[in-house]
Amino acid sequence: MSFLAIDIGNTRLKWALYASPTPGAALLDHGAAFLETIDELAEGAWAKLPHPGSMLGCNVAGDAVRRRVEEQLELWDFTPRWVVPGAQEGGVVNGYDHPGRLGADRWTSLIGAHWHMRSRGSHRPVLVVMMGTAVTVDALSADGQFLGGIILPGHGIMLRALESGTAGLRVPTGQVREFPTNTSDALTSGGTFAITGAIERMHRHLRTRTGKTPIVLVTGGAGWKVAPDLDVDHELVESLIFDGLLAMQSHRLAL
Ligand SMILES: Nc1ncnc2c1ncn2[C@@H]1O[C@H](COP(=O)(O)OP(=O)(O)OP(=O)(O)O)[C@@H](O)[C@H]1O
Ligand SMILES: CC(C)(CO)[C@@H](O)C(=O)NCCC(=O)O
Ligand SMILES: [K+]
Repeated sequence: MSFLAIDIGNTRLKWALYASPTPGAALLDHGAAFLETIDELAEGAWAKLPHPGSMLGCNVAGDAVRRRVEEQLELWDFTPRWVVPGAQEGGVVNGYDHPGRLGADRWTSLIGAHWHMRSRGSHRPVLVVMMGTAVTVDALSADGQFLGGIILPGHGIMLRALESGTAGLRVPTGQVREFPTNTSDALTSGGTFAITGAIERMHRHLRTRTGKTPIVLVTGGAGWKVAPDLDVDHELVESLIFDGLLAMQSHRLAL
């Protein structure tokens, strides 16, 4: 029975169809659409898909976007289901002051990260880095405690904020340099170091808290751009949110 996983971010919707709702299941098809174009999914990319057996999504773009996606999902006859962050799920305990206020994408990626660690038999803490419109850096202990994490603007938002807040910072994209000597390089390097510096700092916090060197898992559309400048060992796991959705769906079916 195939399984449709949907990740609605602030810029794009990403979807993936798996052969079954089991972590590690074969990927049958996948795609992405900017939120401006999601009203065409049923007549476009989804029109040719075989009928999914079930669906689970995570959404941080608000109720209006969720309803637009549900209209597209009327193409099929299952009931759409969406991740609601709670106190615990998939072996992860939610340390947020108000667990329901944690972003569904952060919760899902933490559950995905915990599944990766379990399936590898790893007993190290994990730093989960998501690079989308915003960047999040979340700390997960080896036994599945979400300890907390940070939210910062993505590279694009940082540069747009500088462009709109100043008179003299409207320049083309530059290169990342240790000591930038022109405006383009200074802005590009500044955004990159703000993100990598924040990750390196959270890495230090997590190592101090747990006494173990964390594994760093990086996901999100912009991950590959920032990863080369990151001074801590890390892995790119593009499917982390989908892995979390698969893990959640398989746990739910087992209950
Ligand atoms: N040179 C760069 N270095 C790092 N990040 C960049 C760079 N240029 C753009 N970005 C970031 O990449 C993001 C775009 O990535 P993408 O649209 O794939 O994200 P996404 O994962 O779909 O986002 P969301 O899940 O929030 O919708 C931009 O929001 C911006 O923050
Ligand atoms: C931080 C973002 C925008 C990252 O996509 C999302 O997870 C979100 O809207 N979170 C809600 C607030 C929170 O996580 O504390
Ligand atoms: K996202």
